[in-house]
Amino acid sequence: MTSQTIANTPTPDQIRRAPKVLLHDHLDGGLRPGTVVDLARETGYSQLPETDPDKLALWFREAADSGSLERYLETFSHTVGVMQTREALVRVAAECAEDLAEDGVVYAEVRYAPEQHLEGGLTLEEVVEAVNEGFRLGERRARENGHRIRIGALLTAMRHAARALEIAELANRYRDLGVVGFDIAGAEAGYPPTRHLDAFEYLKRENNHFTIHAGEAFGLPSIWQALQWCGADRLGHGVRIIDDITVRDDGTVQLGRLASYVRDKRIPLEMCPSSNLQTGAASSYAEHPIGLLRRLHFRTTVNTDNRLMSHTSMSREFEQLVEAFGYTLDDMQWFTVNAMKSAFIPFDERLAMINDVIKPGYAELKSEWLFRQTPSTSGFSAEKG
Ligand SMILES: O=c1[nH]cnc2c1ncn2[C@H]1C[C@H](O)[C@@H](CO)O1
Ligand SMILES: [Zn+2]
Repeated sequence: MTSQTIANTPTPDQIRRAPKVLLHDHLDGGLRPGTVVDLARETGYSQLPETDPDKLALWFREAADSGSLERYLETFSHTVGVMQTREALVRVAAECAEDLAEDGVVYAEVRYAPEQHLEGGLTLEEVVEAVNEGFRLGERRARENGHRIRIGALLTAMRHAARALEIAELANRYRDLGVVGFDIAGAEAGYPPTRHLDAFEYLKRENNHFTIHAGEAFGLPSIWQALQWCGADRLGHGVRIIDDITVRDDGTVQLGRLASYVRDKRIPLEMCPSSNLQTGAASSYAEHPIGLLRRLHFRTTVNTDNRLMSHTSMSREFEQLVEAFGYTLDDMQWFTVNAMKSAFIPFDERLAMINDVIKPGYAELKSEWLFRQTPSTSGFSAEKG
């Protein structure tokens, strides 16, 4: 192995320091375990399965490791349960920004469903404003600790419910005020994206942006509807696009019409490997479709989905991929630039992030091997006599 290849395989420390961009992260899936315990005590939530933070962290991870999206989603009743006051939302959002910044994330779009945070009497607007306040606070605290991060919120509507148009209107109202787009989430089977067509058509008329969870627990029809009926800008997960790709014994690859469309139109895929392992959408990191999709130059991105339930971070997702596929800093940069190109903030800002933050960050890391320590020779001649 030459020093160049050694230098190109990122160490865990380099992975953490590398600038990263996160497009798919749920606010209610990323709480610190200790915060869940604190908030339950403060808000009188009595349903927690464990009150010791370490045990609770383990409980979330194991309960989410069920092989089914529906059972995975049941664990959110506890995080959503403690996020029903303004103070709780500010704290969770601030800590989210701080944790992501600490992990080397420079830009993130974090999503949550405002309709799930009304049980304590907050209005939809108050929920959005509390979360925005928390993100701004977390960005400031991160800066004080030497990290720069920018966060945009995505407002999610739950696909089993019937408030999508209302939430889309909310997203539009808070556009340019911290909310950068819209999403639908929740159980996929039985709740096709077209159920919420009115919301998507409204957003298109408003020239607004949205992503749709599709092709995670349900296959190609869900992806097809999300793109061709609803007009999604990006796909949340989208892993099942692999069902429209044939790899022949001789290694040649054939794309079906839908997979071709996704690749040709550069539709961003928000891939979340660890989450997919837990919900049964993939069986191992090494077999995760991200390997093939990256090779075929789909616009693939790497994401966390739910850091608490998957006990993960952006760095951990990349560590797993480096181990499974031998990815280098160049691969990491490729995924990161893909993600930044696919963000919902204005083009000039995305370009500046790529040119002024991401590329210089990777150039710095890639140059480190040039300054490695030459072994000391002091005492060398004396030893030789
Ligand atoms: O991976 C997911 N697929 C579908 N829905 C999800 C996923 N992760 C989280 N959610 C749901 C549960 C949350 O309460 C909601 C809003 O963040 O989104
Ligand atoms: Zn998700």
